Amino acid sequence: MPRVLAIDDDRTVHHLVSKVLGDRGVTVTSAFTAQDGLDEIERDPPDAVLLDVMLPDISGLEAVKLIRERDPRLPVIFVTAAESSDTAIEAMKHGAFDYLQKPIDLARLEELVDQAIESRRLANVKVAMHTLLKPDESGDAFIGRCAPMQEVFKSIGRVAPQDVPVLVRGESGTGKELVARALFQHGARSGGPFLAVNCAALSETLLESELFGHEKGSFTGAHERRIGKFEQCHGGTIFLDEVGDMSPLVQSKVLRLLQEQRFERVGGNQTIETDVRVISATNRDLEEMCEEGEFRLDLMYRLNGYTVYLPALSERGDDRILLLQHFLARFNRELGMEVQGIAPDALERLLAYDWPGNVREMQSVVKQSLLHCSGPVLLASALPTDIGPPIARRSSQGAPRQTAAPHESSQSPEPNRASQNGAADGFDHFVTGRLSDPSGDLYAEALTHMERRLLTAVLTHTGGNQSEASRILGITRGSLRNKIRGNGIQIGQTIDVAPSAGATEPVATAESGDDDE
Ligand SMILES: Nc1ncnc2c1ncn2[C@@H]1O[C@H](COP(=O)(O)OP(=O)(O)OP(=O)(O)O)[C@@H](O)[C@H]1O
Repeated sequence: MPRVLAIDDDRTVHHLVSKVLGDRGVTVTSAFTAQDGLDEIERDPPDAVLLDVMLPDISGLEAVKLIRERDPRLPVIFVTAAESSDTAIEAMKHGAFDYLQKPIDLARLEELVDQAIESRRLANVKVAMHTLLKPDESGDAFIGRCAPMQEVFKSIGRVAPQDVPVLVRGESGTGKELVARALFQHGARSGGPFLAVNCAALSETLLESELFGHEKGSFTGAHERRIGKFEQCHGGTIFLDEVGDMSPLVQSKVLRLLQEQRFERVGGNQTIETDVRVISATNRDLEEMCEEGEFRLDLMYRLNGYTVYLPALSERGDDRILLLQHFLARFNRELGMEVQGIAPDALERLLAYDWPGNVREMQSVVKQSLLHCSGPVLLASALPTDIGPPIARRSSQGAPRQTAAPHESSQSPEPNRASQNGAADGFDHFVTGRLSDPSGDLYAEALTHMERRLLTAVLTHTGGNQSEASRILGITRGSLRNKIRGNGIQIGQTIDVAPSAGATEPVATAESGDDDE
């Protein structure tokens, strides 16, 4: 259970904080002087500290320096009276996590404490890279025995001690945050702070202010000066998650920071120097974004001092079994259950599934399935419906064919050829139709039409397996995913174009090979 130490000489604050945080499952320990607080930190380090600025023995600013000497990564949230906010800002320059003003806004208290506890977890919980299952090891297990994961672990070992920016790439849920934390923990700055910012979670203005800080009055709502993460993180490591989602303005400011290690707060003239190592992550196709002018090429090069690629879960072979065993053991422990194994037909389904949400999805599927289990073995009936039998195919007449595992489908070229011929015929019909009623935009319409046809045909051929489809098409999985989304293609029992996306053509079920135009 997370634990917060509140250092304040006011008993009512302790009472309030214990009540509010206690309701959220956070234990609160009280100290009434800075010295008591420092002793408590030495005795039993908490996950975060709430620190009053006005203490009977020493000032809060002095106290934050002493706390940082003992534990530089312990998040300290200042609690100040409105008139002492300058001190709180000063404290943030010395590495405090954030500050709250009295009277305490309870929603903000909860929000900041949650963030501080998460920040502590990210920096402190060890990421243990395993090639074998070691159930008793503490920390967050990072499991990988297949060759591509071995490469990932080697890359981490190779690049962590170098002070270069690292870009971590991979689909959502593949473990990019684990890589970033492992890089930090094995890096030369592991004694310093580690702060994470999700660039997709904030609007442009808020992200700019979160990263670079702002001066009082620089925009509506900027009531006080704010110290940004780059300034706070001096000497440490910053993790920019979802870096592909930064707006052009924020991109150009981050670029300058990487080039010169200096910046100005929003609305400020003072140039501030900082020394941070930047680790970033994205699941987006940055090259394609650069081509489309959505991401700065020079920034991509700067972020990318070294790249770590995480393979999709469907490309990790028997690691999937290791991970299933790992999550089974973990959730048995956490849920107090004793499910000893996975039934063969359930395992077959789990291995045939494509895992578009990767390891995160597998984690949640195992947990959900365990909750549906009543015996000692996880049966197929306990699996969520998405992990259904492998995708059913239909013959060229549209009748369901024998169910096949996705990889088997590549060995049956005949229906596929029929489908391609169908697509060609459909294309002729499409062009003929449009020629009789020209829209003046036929070139673009025809390309869209062909792209949808191509994608539905290839996805049908691979039984919905996107890794295999991207290999056949010669494009990245990220690019394929964007195209699937952009074209409104739905992957279910059949591969369909959503009615709204297919406004220029009727709904297509390409695998049937039918000419449905
Ligand atoms: N190889 C692995 N071994 C054990 N657990 C893993 C592994 N990879 C990922 N996980 C777990 O899966 C979940 C998702 O991982 P993580 O948050 O690192 O993914 P991500 O790539 O950063 O996702 P997103 O792009 O959506 O932010 C986490 O709970 C993580 O601990």
